[in-house]
Amino acid sequence: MILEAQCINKYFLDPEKHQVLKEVSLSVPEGELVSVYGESGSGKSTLLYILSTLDMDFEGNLKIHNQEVKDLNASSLTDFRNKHIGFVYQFHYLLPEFNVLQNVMLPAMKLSKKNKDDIRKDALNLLSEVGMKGFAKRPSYQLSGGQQQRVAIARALINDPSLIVADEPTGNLDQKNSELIFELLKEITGSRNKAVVIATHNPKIYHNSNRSIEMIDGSIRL
Ligand SMILES: Nc1ncnc2c1ncn2[C@@H]1O[C@H](COP(=O)(O)OP(=O)(O)OP(=O)(O)O)[C@@H](O)[C@H]1O
Repeated sequence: MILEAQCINKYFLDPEKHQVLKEVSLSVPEGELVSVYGESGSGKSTLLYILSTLDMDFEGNLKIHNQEVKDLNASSLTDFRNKHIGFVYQFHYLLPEFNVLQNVMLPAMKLSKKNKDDIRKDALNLLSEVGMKGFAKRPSYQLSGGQQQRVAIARALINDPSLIVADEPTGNLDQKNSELIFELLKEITGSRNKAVVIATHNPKIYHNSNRSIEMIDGSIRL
């Protein structure tokens, strides 16, 4: 199992203490794409933030790649996250001052002991896999939304993480591009054997995932 979340509870204190996740448990093996859907405010983003170890202030257990993340100190957690978790967001957050290839290379430059030539080779292979190799030298801001999201997916894969977490990855795209991006994520889940969790409002996505989970008021609908 790549992801094992058990009995996650999350409270926010503002404006007063309120519980936004209630006993949420979710396991995702390699090669499975799970989508999480549900009404606005039901807790999807809060859950994904926790699953991607960006919010460690929760009750319950979270194991990723067989590591209990609460056992890691702050600096090992950062290394662990860079190595094992890839992120795709609604807004791609590519850096406009860098070209496409540099954007994909960046997370590997931060982390790895690999040399720059190998990282460049990996990045070009990924760009080719997402259909963007011809754009490697272009500044990222010159790309369309769908193209930028393809590059963001290549960037999420550069450190070969076992888990990909995607919060509304198609939220900013038209129907056609949404489908293309989803198909790409699905293809990668299978061909690269990743565990993928997507939060989405798009029925086409949650009906075509390997599994879909509905959140209602902070709980998973059973
Ligand atoms: N920083 C915060 N402080 C207090 N309450 C918060 C905070 N972040 C989120 N919440 C509350 O937690 C609940 C869940 O929010 P969350 O963003 O996870 O929902 P969501 O299902 O992702 O919604 P959407 O589909 O609109 O993105 C909401 O009631 C929200 O108001």
